[in-house]
Formats: sequence, C-alpha cells, structure tokens
Amino acid sequence: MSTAGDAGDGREDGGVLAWFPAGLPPAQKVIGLFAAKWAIGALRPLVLLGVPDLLAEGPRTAADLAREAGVDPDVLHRLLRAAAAVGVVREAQDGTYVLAPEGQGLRSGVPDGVREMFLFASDPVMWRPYEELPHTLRTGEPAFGRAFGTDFFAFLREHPATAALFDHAMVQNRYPGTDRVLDGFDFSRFPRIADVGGGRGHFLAAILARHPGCTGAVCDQPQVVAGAKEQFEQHGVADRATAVETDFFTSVPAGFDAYLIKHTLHNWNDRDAVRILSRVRDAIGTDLNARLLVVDALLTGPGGFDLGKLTDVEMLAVLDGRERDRADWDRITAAAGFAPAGEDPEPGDLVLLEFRPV
Ligand SMILES: C[S@@+](CC[C@H](N)C(=O)[O-])C[C@H]1O[C@@H](n2cnc3c(N)ncnc32)[C@H](O)[C@@H]1O
Repeated sequence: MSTAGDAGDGREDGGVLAWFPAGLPPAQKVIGLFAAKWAIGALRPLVLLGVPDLLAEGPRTAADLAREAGVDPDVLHRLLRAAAAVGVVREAQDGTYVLAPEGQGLRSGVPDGVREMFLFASDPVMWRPYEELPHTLRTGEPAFGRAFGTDFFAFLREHPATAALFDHAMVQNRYPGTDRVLDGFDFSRFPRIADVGGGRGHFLAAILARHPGCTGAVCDQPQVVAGAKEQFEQHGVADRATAVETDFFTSVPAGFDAYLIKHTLHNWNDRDAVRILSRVRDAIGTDLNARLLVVDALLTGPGGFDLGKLTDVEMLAVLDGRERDRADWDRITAAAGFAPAGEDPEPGDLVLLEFRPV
C-alpha cells in the first residue's frame, strides 16, 4: 500500500509516472507506463518455467539454462536480459545470471514468497475483464460478468485450478500493512475470534500464534477452508483453531467475541457488503461487547498517491467491488447495525477499523 510521505512514493513528483525512466516531456510520460506491461510479460514465462528456482542454485548462462529446461536459448536470453533491466535478476559481464534479492520471492515454497501472487495477478483471467472496462464505464455493469458470463467467485468455483492458485495467492497476501496490523492491534482482548472470508486461515493463524490466550475459527467456503488445517499446523495453532464452512450471504457462526473480516469487503459492491455485514450483525445478536474488525484499505482524500486508488480499479474490473474511504466504511457498517469504536487510523494504507454493534 502507499507509504505517504516517504521519499520516492510519487506523492510529490507526479505519482506512478515518476517511477518510469526520466527524459520524456510531461505530455509523453504516460507512455512510460507500458514498461509495466513489458516487465510482467518478461517475468511471467520465466516464473512459469521455474527460472527463479534454477537460478537459486548459482550463476547460470541462458544457454545452459535453456539446455536444461528444453527451451529456445535466444528467447530465454532476451527475457532474462529484460528481467535484469527490471532488477529481478543480475546479469554479469561473462553472460551469467544470478537471482537478485528482489527475485527471491518468485521461487517456489520460500518464506515470504509471492510466486503464486505474481502468477495469479498476471493470469489471463485477471487481464481479460480490463477489455470490458469501457463497457463498465458506459453502463456501470460489472466487467468480469461481461467477460466471463458469471461473477468472480462463481467462476472460481467452476475452475478449481484457478481457485487453488487464488487461495494460495491469498496466503501470500502480505502487504507491509498486514504486519503493522498484526503488531499494532491488541487481539488478545478477544478470547474467541472469527475470521470471516478468511481464506485458508493464514491471518487467523498468525494472530493465534502471537496471542496464546486466543482461539479462533476461519469461516469461508468449503473448498477454501479445506486448506486451513495445513496453515494451522504450520503456525502451531491447530489445537486452538477450527474451520467452519460458511456462506457469508446466508449465515455466519455465532458465539465469537470478535468478527474479523480482512481484504474481503472490498471484493463487493455496497449492497453485497451490507448483506455480509448484516449476517455478522445477526451472529452477534444481543452481545453488545462483541466487535466487528474490518481490515482493508482506507482511502485518502483528493490528490496524491494512494495505492488503494489503483487497487480500486482491480476491484472494479475483476470483482464489482470497491476500495473505501472513512465515510464509505461508516455508512455501510451503519446500514448493518454497527457504529465506529476504537482508534481512527490514518488513511492511505491497510488499516484495522473497529466497530461495535448498536
Ligand atoms: C480476497 S479473499 C481474502 C482472504 C483473506 N481474508 C485474506 O485477507 O487473505 C476473499 C475471501 O472471501 C471468500 N468468499 C467469497 N465468497 C464467499 C462466501 N459466499 N462465503 C464465504 N466466503 C466467501 C473467498 O473464498 C476468499 O477466501
């Protein structure tokens, strides 16, 4: 997410356009954005081929790698050269390549890896809806539905391989803001925590690992929570965590002190987000000490760089969802029977917003 005020955040010198090569007159700077397309285009086939894993074993030439992988040596050389220009690999004078620190996360199965996140975000399924954004602009109709004839999560239910990649990507969904939320909020106030739409339970597991007095349940679709046991075991919290098969449009399990919902309400338009929040409110019932904890982006006001204003476009294209500012969050939670409680975090990053039932 954005790092307001840091050097190089683009805020003072023109946003994302400032990140691309200098030298273009202002009226032409926008063409520098294509560098992102070319960079992703070069990296995706390299990652699919497992090149970051092969390079982790030591310096290799393109010819040597091409022989081992059975691919075209000249094309591999050109893609690696581009990856070096991006900064993901380093190219030595003798023609060998090594993985740069910035490429380590593209290896398979490494701690803090982002391989599946990268492959999912660059998947054709995630590009195709963008072709329909002009239609969405004209009509307000969801781009993903126009592209695929169904909504994103229904599509995943019908395409298990894409769904498995998405669920794995979500486990890697760790913006710097996620650690700040984990470190900065006192989850130990809540002995029983439900993570609604919590994926495979990775965030809940991280909370429980930090707070030995807490227990919890991840509440997500059956095919998703099927992967929770592994996460709970990896974090050493399997004795304090359960998985509850949940359709959050139908009902959310009762009996928890905190209902956490992270990176999930932004997947939905206001009408559907209020439906989900209303099911959480139903689950809380008369327990006015229970809390709703929303972890999502909090948009800044007009002007300036804010990564949430860009991820909002992904929400628009792929999910018919949206990122929200403080007034948006207060409005949709109020519609479901909640009022703000706790701290009022700075916008411009992933935040935790606390609400009490009214
Ligand atoms: C963007 S992911 C966020 C996952 C996790 N909270 C995180 O921050 O990494 C949204 C989650 O909502 C879940 N979801 C979508 N529709 C659902 C439904 N009807 N009932 C329960 N969960 C659902 C998905 O399976 C997915 O795990």
